[in-house]
Amino acid sequence: MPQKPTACLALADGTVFHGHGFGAVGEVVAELVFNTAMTGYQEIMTDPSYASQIVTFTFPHIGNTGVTEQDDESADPVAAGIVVKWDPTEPSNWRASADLVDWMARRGRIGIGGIDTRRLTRAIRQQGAPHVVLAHDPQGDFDIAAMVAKARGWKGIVGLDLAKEVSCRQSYRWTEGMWSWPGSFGQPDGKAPLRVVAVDYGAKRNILRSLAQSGAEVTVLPATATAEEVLAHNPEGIFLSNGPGDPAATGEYAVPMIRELLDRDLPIFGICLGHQMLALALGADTVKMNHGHHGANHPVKDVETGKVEITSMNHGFAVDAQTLPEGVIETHVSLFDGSNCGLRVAGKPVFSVQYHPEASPGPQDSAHLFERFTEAMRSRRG
Ligand SMILES: NC(=O)CC[C@H](N)C(=O)O
Repeated sequence: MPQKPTACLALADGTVFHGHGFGAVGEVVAELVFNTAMTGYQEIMTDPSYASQIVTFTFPHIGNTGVTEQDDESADPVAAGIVVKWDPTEPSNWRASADLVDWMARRGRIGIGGIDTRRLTRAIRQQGAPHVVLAHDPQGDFDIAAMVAKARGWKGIVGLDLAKEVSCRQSYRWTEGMWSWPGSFGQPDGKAPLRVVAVDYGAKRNILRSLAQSGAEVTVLPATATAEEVLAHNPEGIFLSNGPGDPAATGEYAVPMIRELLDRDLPIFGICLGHQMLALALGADTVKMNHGHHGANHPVKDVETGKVEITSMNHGFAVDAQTLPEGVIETHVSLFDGSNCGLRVAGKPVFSVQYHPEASPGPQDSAHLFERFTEAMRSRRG
Protein backbone atom coordinates (compact mmCIF):
# COMPACT_ATOMS: atom_id res chain seq x y z
CA MET A 1 0.00 0.00 0.00
CA PRO A 2 1.76 3.24 -1.09
CA GLN A 3 2.31 5.69 1.78
CA LYS A 4 -0.32 8.49 1.73
CA PRO A 5 1.35 11.84 0.85
CA THR A 6 1.85 13.91 4.00
CA ALA A 7 3.07 17.05 2.23
CA CYS A 8 1.88 19.06 -0.73
CA LEU A 9 3.45 21.85 -2.79
CA ALA A 10 0.88 23.89 -4.74
CA LEU A 11 2.09 26.42 -7.34
CA ALA A 12 0.05 29.50 -8.30
CA ASP A 13 -0.35 28.08 -11.84
CA GLY A 14 -2.19 25.07 -10.41
CA THR A 15 0.70 22.60 -10.65
CA VAL A 16 0.72 20.37 -7.54
CA PHE A 17 3.45 18.10 -6.17
CA HIS A 18 2.74 15.52 -3.43
CA GLY A 19 5.48 14.11 -1.23
CA HIS A 20 6.64 13.11 2.23
CA GLY A 21 6.37 15.82 4.87
CA PHE A 22 9.08 16.36 7.48
CA GLY A 23 9.99 18.98 10.05
CA ALA A 24 7.27 21.31 11.32
CA VAL A 25 3.59 20.62 10.59
CA GLY A 26 1.63 23.47 9.02
CA GLU A 27 1.44 25.60 5.90
CA VAL A 28 3.48 28.46 4.44
CA VAL A 29 3.18 30.73 1.39
CA ALA A 30 6.39 31.95 -0.26
CA GLU A 31 8.40 32.43 -3.43
CA LEU A 32 10.01 29.19 -4.66
CA VAL A 33 13.67 29.32 -5.75
CA PHE A 34 16.24 26.61 -6.44
CA ASN A 35 19.79 26.39 -5.13
CA THR A 36 22.35 24.25 -6.93
CA ALA A 37 24.97 24.11 -4.15
CA MET A 38 26.12 20.58 -3.28
CA THR A 39 27.00 21.46 0.33
CA GLY A 40 25.86 23.95 2.95
CA TYR A 41 22.12 23.30 3.26
CA GLN A 42 22.24 24.50 6.90
CA GLU A 43 24.04 27.74 6.02
CA ILE A 44 21.55 28.30 3.20
CA MET A 45 18.53 27.68 5.43
CA THR A 46 19.82 30.09 8.10
CA ASP A 47 20.80 32.85 5.65
CA PRO A 48 18.40 35.70 6.45
CA SER A 49 18.33 36.58 2.73
CA TYR A 50 15.94 33.65 2.18
CA ALA A 51 13.08 35.18 4.19
CA SER A 52 9.74 34.50 2.43
CA GLN A 53 11.41 31.99 0.13
CA ILE A 54 11.26 28.20 -0.07
CA VAL A 55 14.44 26.55 -1.35
CA THR A 56 14.41 23.64 -3.78
CA PHE A 57 17.74 21.83 -3.50
CA THR A 58 18.86 20.35 -6.80
CA PHE A 59 21.44 18.24 -4.93
CA PRO A 60 19.62 15.12 -3.68
CA HIS A 61 21.54 14.37 -0.45
CA ILE A 62 20.10 16.94 1.96
CA GLY A 63 20.35 16.25 5.68
CA ASN A 64 23.00 13.54 5.45
CA THR A 65 25.42 15.52 7.67
CA GLY A 66 22.77 16.67 10.16
CA VAL A 67 23.16 20.18 11.56
CA THR A 68 25.83 21.75 13.75
CA GLU A 69 24.27 24.73 15.49
CA GLN A 70 27.52 26.71 15.51
CA ASP A 71 27.41 26.76 11.70
CA ASP A 72 24.17 28.74 11.63
CA GLU A 73 24.32 31.99 9.63
CA SER A 74 21.75 33.55 11.95
CA ALA A 75 19.87 32.77 15.15
CA ASP A 76 17.14 30.86 13.31
CA PRO A 77 16.46 29.10 10.03
CA VAL A 78 14.93 31.85 7.89
CA ALA A 79 14.07 30.03 4.65
CA ALA A 80 10.33 29.30 4.92
CA GLY A 81 10.80 25.66 3.89
CA ILE A 82 12.72 23.23 1.69
CA VAL A 83 11.94 20.90 -1.21
CA VAL A 84 14.18 17.85 -1.66
CA LYS A 85 14.42 14.77 -3.84
CA TRP A 86 15.32 12.22 -1.20
CA ASP A 87 14.03 12.38 2.35
CA PRO A 88 16.74 13.40 4.86
CA THR A 89 18.54 10.43 6.39
CA GLU A 90 20.11 9.86 9.80
CA PRO A 91 23.19 12.17 9.92
CA SER A 92 26.60 10.65 9.40
CA ASN A 93 28.85 13.40 10.78
CA TRP A 94 30.85 13.47 14.04
CA ARG A 95 30.25 17.25 14.26
CA ALA A 96 26.44 17.01 14.04
CA SER A 97 24.59 18.39 17.10
CA ALA A 98 21.15 17.38 15.75
CA ASP A 99 19.48 15.79 12.76
CA LEU A 100 17.94 18.05 10.16
CA VAL A 101 14.36 16.81 10.59
CA ASP A 102 14.29 17.35 14.39
CA TRP A 103 16.02 20.71 13.97
CA MET A 104 13.41 21.83 11.45
CA ALA A 105 10.55 20.59 13.63
CA ARG A 106 11.95 22.48 16.63
CA ARG A 107 12.55 25.63 14.58
CA GLY A 108 9.16 25.61 12.79
CA ARG A 109 10.35 24.86 9.26
CA ILE A 110 8.49 22.60 6.79
CA GLY A 111 10.11 20.15 4.38
CA ILE A 112 8.77 18.02 1.53
CA GLY A 113 10.69 15.03 0.16
CA GLY A 114 10.21 12.63 -2.74
CA ILE A 115 9.88 15.46 -5.24
CA ASP A 116 11.09 15.45 -8.86
CA THR A 117 13.36 18.44 -8.18
CA ARG A 118 14.73 18.34 -11.74
CA ARG A 119 11.23 18.89 -13.17
CA LEU A 120 10.50 21.57 -10.57
CA THR A 121 13.81 23.36 -11.27
CA ARG A 122 13.16 23.34 -15.02
CA ALA A 123 9.74 24.88 -14.39
CA ILE A 124 11.27 27.61 -12.20
CA ARG A 125 13.93 28.38 -14.85
CA GLN A 126 11.36 28.51 -17.66
CA GLN A 127 8.47 30.28 -15.95
CA GLY A 128 10.23 32.28 -13.24
CA ALA A 129 10.25 31.90 -9.45
CA PRO A 130 6.63 30.97 -8.66
CA HIS A 131 4.52 31.81 -5.63
CA VAL A 132 3.66 28.58 -3.84
CA VAL A 133 2.03 27.12 -0.74
CA LEU A 134 3.83 24.29 1.04
CA ALA A 135 1.84 22.22 3.56
CA HIS A 136 2.80 19.32 5.84
CA ASP A 137 -0.05 17.35 7.46
CA PRO A 138 0.60 13.86 8.91
CA GLN A 139 -3.03 13.00 8.10
CA GLY A 140 -2.50 14.03 4.50
CA ASP A 141 -5.55 16.28 4.45
CA PHE A 142 -4.97 19.10 1.94
CA ASP A 143 -7.40 21.58 0.42
CA ILE A 144 -5.58 21.87 -2.91
CA ALA A 145 -7.90 24.48 -4.41
CA ALA A 146 -7.50 26.71 -1.36
CA MET A 147 -3.70 26.28 -1.46
CA VAL A 148 -3.53 27.23 -5.15
CA ALA A 149 -5.79 30.23 -4.51
CA LYS A 150 -3.59 31.32 -1.59
CA ALA A 151 -0.47 31.06 -3.75
CA ARG A 152 -2.22 33.05 -6.48
CA GLY A 153 -3.33 35.71 -4.04
CA TRP A 154 0.07 36.24 -2.41
CA LYS A 155 1.58 39.62 -3.34
CA GLY A 156 5.16 38.31 -3.48
CA ILE A 157 8.53 39.84 -2.67
CA VAL A 158 8.51 42.78 -5.11
CA GLY A 159 7.84 45.90 -3.05
CA LEU A 160 8.46 44.03 0.20
CA ASP A 161 10.94 45.39 2.75
CA LEU A 162 11.97 42.22 4.60
CA ALA A 163 15.28 43.57 5.98
CA LYS A 164 13.53 45.14 8.95
CA GLU A 165 12.00 41.74 9.82
CA VAL A 166 15.32 39.94 10.07
CA SER A 167 17.75 42.67 11.10
CA CYS A 168 19.81 42.02 14.25
CA ARG A 169 18.33 38.61 14.99
CA GLN A 170 21.80 37.33 15.70
CA SER A 171 21.22 36.97 19.46
CA TYR A 172 24.77 38.12 20.22
CA ARG A 173 25.50 40.61 22.97
CA TRP A 174 22.61 42.96 22.19
CA THR A 175 22.86 46.18 24.23
CA GLU A 176 21.02 49.42 23.73
CA GLY A 177 20.04 49.06 20.10
CA MET A 178 23.37 47.76 18.91
CA TRP A 179 25.52 44.71 19.35
CA SER A 180 29.15 43.97 18.76
CA TRP A 181 30.50 40.92 17.03
CA PRO A 182 32.25 39.11 19.86
CA GLY A 183 35.88 40.08 19.77
CA SER A 184 38.19 41.00 17.00
CA PHE A 185 41.16 39.07 15.74
CA GLY A 186 43.22 42.26 15.82
CA GLN A 187 45.41 43.51 13.03
CA PRO A 188 48.23 41.59 11.36
CA ASP A 189 50.53 44.53 12.25
CA GLY A 190 49.37 44.38 15.87
CA LYS A 191 47.79 47.82 15.62
CA ALA A 192 44.37 48.58 17.11
CA PRO A 193 41.46 46.93 15.28
CA LEU A 194 39.76 48.94 12.57
CA ARG A 195 36.44 50.43 13.68
CA VAL A 196 33.71 49.16 11.33
CA VAL A 197 30.00 49.79 11.59
CA ALA A 198 27.97 47.09 9.82
CA VAL A 199 24.37 47.98 8.95
CA ASP A 200 22.50 44.69 9.39
CA TYR A 201 19.87 44.15 6.68
CA GLY A 202 19.98 40.42 7.44
CA ALA A 203 23.71 39.87 7.77
CA LYS A 204 25.18 36.40 7.57
CA ARG A 205 27.37 35.64 10.57
CA ASN A 206 30.27 34.56 8.39
CA ILE A 207 30.42 38.02 6.86
CA LEU A 208 30.82 39.59 10.31
CA ARG A 209 33.34 36.90 11.23
CA SER A 210 35.26 37.59 7.99
CA LEU A 211 35.37 41.33 8.76
CA ALA A 212 36.71 40.56 12.26
CA GLN A 213 39.25 38.10 10.88
CA SER A 214 40.54 40.78 8.50
CA GLY A 215 41.28 43.12 11.41
CA ALA A 216 38.02 44.93 12.09
CA GLU A 217 36.15 45.45 15.32
CA VAL A 218 32.53 45.27 14.16
CA THR A 219 29.65 47.20 15.69
CA VAL A 220 26.34 46.05 14.21
CA LEU A 221 23.43 48.45 13.89
CA PRO A 222 19.87 47.67 12.78
CA ALA A 223 18.68 48.19 9.21
CA THR A 224 16.83 51.35 10.24
CA ALA A 225 19.90 53.05 11.76
CA THR A 226 20.32 56.70 10.80
CA ALA A 227 23.55 58.17 9.40
CA GLU A 228 23.92 60.04 12.68
CA GLU A 229 23.71 56.78 14.67
CA VAL A 230 26.29 55.17 12.35
CA LEU A 231 28.70 58.12 12.56
CA ALA A 232 28.30 58.35 16.35
CA HIS A 233 30.54 55.24 16.51
CA ASN A 234 33.31 57.15 14.72
CA PRO A 235 33.72 54.39 12.14
CA GLU A 236 36.81 54.02 9.95
CA GLY A 237 34.66 52.03 7.50
CA ILE A 238 31.03 51.15 6.87
CA PHE A 239 29.69 47.77 5.79
CA LEU A 240 26.29 47.32 4.09
CA SER A 241 25.09 43.74 4.56
CA ASN A 242 23.18 41.16 2.57
CA GLY A 243 19.50 40.68 3.27
CA PRO A 244 16.09 39.57 1.98
CA GLY A 245 13.38 41.32 0.05
CA ASP A 246 13.18 44.04 -2.55
CA PRO A 247 16.14 46.47 -2.38
CA ALA A 248 13.98 49.34 -3.63
CA ALA A 249 11.56 48.80 -0.73
CA THR A 250 14.30 48.74 1.94
CA GLY A 251 15.99 51.53 0.04
CA GLU A 252 13.11 53.87 0.84
CA TYR A 253 14.68 54.45 4.26
CA ALA A 254 18.17 53.06 3.64
CA VAL A 255 19.10 54.99 0.48
CA PRO A 256 18.85 58.49 2.02
CA MET A 257 20.99 57.22 4.92
CA ILE A 258 23.61 55.75 2.57
CA ARG A 259 23.69 58.99 0.58
CA GLU A 260 24.55 60.88 3.76
CA LEU A 261 27.38 58.42 4.43
CA LEU A 262 28.69 58.75 0.86
CA ASP A 263 29.22 62.45 1.52
CA ARG A 264 31.62 61.55 4.38
CA ASP A 265 34.17 59.99 2.04
CA LEU A 266 34.62 56.96 4.30
CA PRO A 267 35.46 53.46 2.96
CA ILE A 268 32.20 51.65 2.22
CA PHE A 269 31.87 47.95 1.31
CA GLY A 270 28.56 46.34 0.35
CA ILE A 271 27.56 42.70 -0.27
CA CYS A 272 24.46 41.53 -2.15
CA LEU A 273 21.55 43.62 -0.80
CA GLY A 274 24.19 46.08 0.37
CA HIS A 275 25.51 46.22 -3.21
CA GLN A 276 22.02 46.84 -4.56
CA MET A 277 21.27 49.61 -2.09
CA LEU A 278 24.62 51.28 -2.68
CA ALA A 279 23.80 51.24 -6.40
CA LEU A 280 20.37 52.76 -5.67
CA ALA A 281 21.99 55.43 -3.48
CA LEU A 282 24.36 56.25 -6.35
CA GLY A 283 21.39 56.69 -8.71
CA ALA A 284 21.14 53.32 -10.47
CA ASP A 285 18.07 51.07 -10.63
CA THR A 286 17.51 47.48 -9.54
CA VAL A 287 15.37 44.90 -11.36
CA LYS A 288 13.69 41.61 -10.41
CA MET A 289 15.31 38.59 -12.10
CA ASN A 290 13.40 35.65 -13.62
CA HIS A 291 14.64 33.11 -11.10
CA GLY A 292 17.76 34.71 -9.63
CA HIS A 293 21.15 33.21 -8.95
CA HIS A 294 21.30 30.76 -6.03
CA GLY A 295 24.29 28.44 -5.91
CA ALA A 296 27.97 27.96 -5.17
CA ASN A 297 29.53 27.72 -8.62
CA HIS A 298 28.79 31.06 -10.26
CA PRO A 299 31.65 32.35 -12.43
CA VAL A 300 32.19 36.09 -12.13
CA LYS A 301 34.63 38.12 -14.22
CA ASP A 302 36.50 41.15 -12.92
CA VAL A 303 36.15 43.28 -16.06
CA GLU A 304 39.13 45.48 -15.08
CA THR A 305 41.62 42.66 -14.59
CA GLY A 306 39.99 39.90 -16.65
CA LYS A 307 40.29 37.54 -13.66
CA VAL A 308 37.48 35.01 -13.21
CA GLU A 309 36.47 33.76 -9.78
CA ILE A 310 33.94 31.09 -8.84
CA THR A 311 31.50 32.57 -6.36
CA SER A 312 28.63 31.82 -4.04
CA MET A 313 25.39 33.58 -4.97
CA ASN A 314 21.95 34.11 -3.55
CA HIS A 315 19.93 36.91 -5.13
CA GLY A 316 16.67 37.46 -7.01
CA PHE A 317 17.18 41.12 -7.86
CA ALA A 318 20.04 42.71 -9.79
CA VAL A 319 21.54 46.13 -10.43
CA ASP A 320 20.68 47.37 -13.93
CA ALA A 321 24.17 48.19 -15.20
CA GLN A 322 22.70 50.42 -17.94
CA THR A 323 21.59 52.83 -15.21
CA LEU A 324 24.96 53.19 -13.43
CA PRO A 325 25.70 56.93 -13.46
CA GLU A 326 28.89 58.69 -14.55
CA GLY A 327 31.72 57.96 -12.11
CA VAL A 328 30.28 54.61 -10.99
CA ILE A 329 32.22 51.81 -12.65
CA GLU A 330 30.94 48.29 -13.32
CA THR A 331 33.71 46.04 -11.97
CA HIS A 332 32.26 42.53 -12.20
CA VAL A 333 29.79 40.65 -14.42
CA SER A 334 28.25 37.18 -14.26
CA LEU A 335 29.62 34.82 -16.91
CA PHE A 336 26.30 32.99 -16.84
CA ASP A 337 24.12 35.89 -18.02
CA GLY A 338 26.23 39.07 -18.07
CA SER A 339 24.32 40.62 -15.18
CA ASN A 340 26.05 43.16 -12.97
CA CYS A 341 28.03 41.66 -10.08
CA GLY A 342 30.14 44.55 -8.82
CA LEU A 343 30.76 48.30 -8.82
CA ARG A 344 33.15 50.90 -7.49
CA VAL A 345 33.00 54.69 -7.27
CA ALA A 346 35.82 56.43 -9.13
CA GLY A 347 38.19 58.22 -6.76
CA LYS A 348 36.49 56.95 -3.58
CA PRO A 349 37.14 53.87 -1.37
CA VAL A 350 33.58 52.70 -2.11
CA PHE A 351 32.85 49.34 -3.70
CA SER A 352 30.38 46.46 -3.56
CA VAL A 353 29.66 43.05 -5.03
CA GLN A 354 26.48 41.12 -5.76
CA TYR A 355 27.94 37.76 -4.75
CA HIS A 356 29.15 36.39 -1.42
CA PRO A 357 32.92 36.55 -0.77
CA GLU A 358 32.30 35.08 2.70
CA ALA A 359 31.12 31.84 0.98
CA SER A 360 29.33 29.90 3.73
CA PRO A 361 28.57 27.89 1.73
CA GLY A 362 30.66 27.99 -1.37
CA PRO A 363 34.10 28.83 -2.76
CA GLN A 364 36.45 31.29 -1.12
CA ASP A 365 38.00 32.72 -4.33
CA SER A 366 36.78 36.22 -3.43
CA ALA A 367 37.68 36.31 0.28
CA HIS A 368 40.39 38.86 -0.62
CA LEU A 369 37.69 41.54 -0.90
CA PHE A 370 37.60 41.78 2.91
CA GLU A 371 41.31 42.62 2.83
CA ARG A 372 40.63 45.25 0.13
CA PHE A 373 38.15 46.90 2.52
CA THR A 374 40.43 46.81 5.57
CA GLU A 375 43.38 47.99 3.45
CA ALA A 376 41.32 51.02 2.40
CA MET A 377 40.82 51.81 6.09
CA ARG A 378 44.44 51.09 7.08
CA SER A 379 45.76 53.36 4.32
CA ARG A 380 43.71 56.27 5.73
CA ARG A 381 45.41 55.83 9.10
CA GLY A 382 48.65 56.78 7.42
N1 LIG B 1 21.55 37.72 -0.43
C1 LIG B 1 21.03 38.96 -0.59
O1 LIG B 1 21.48 39.94 0.04
C2 LIG B 1 19.81 39.08 -1.50
C3 LIG B 1 19.54 40.50 -1.93
C4 LIG B 1 18.12 40.70 -2.45
N2 LIG B 1 17.14 40.38 -1.43
C5 LIG B 1 17.89 39.81 -3.67
O2 LIG B 1 17.17 38.82 -3.59
O3 LIG B 1 18.46 40.08 -4.73
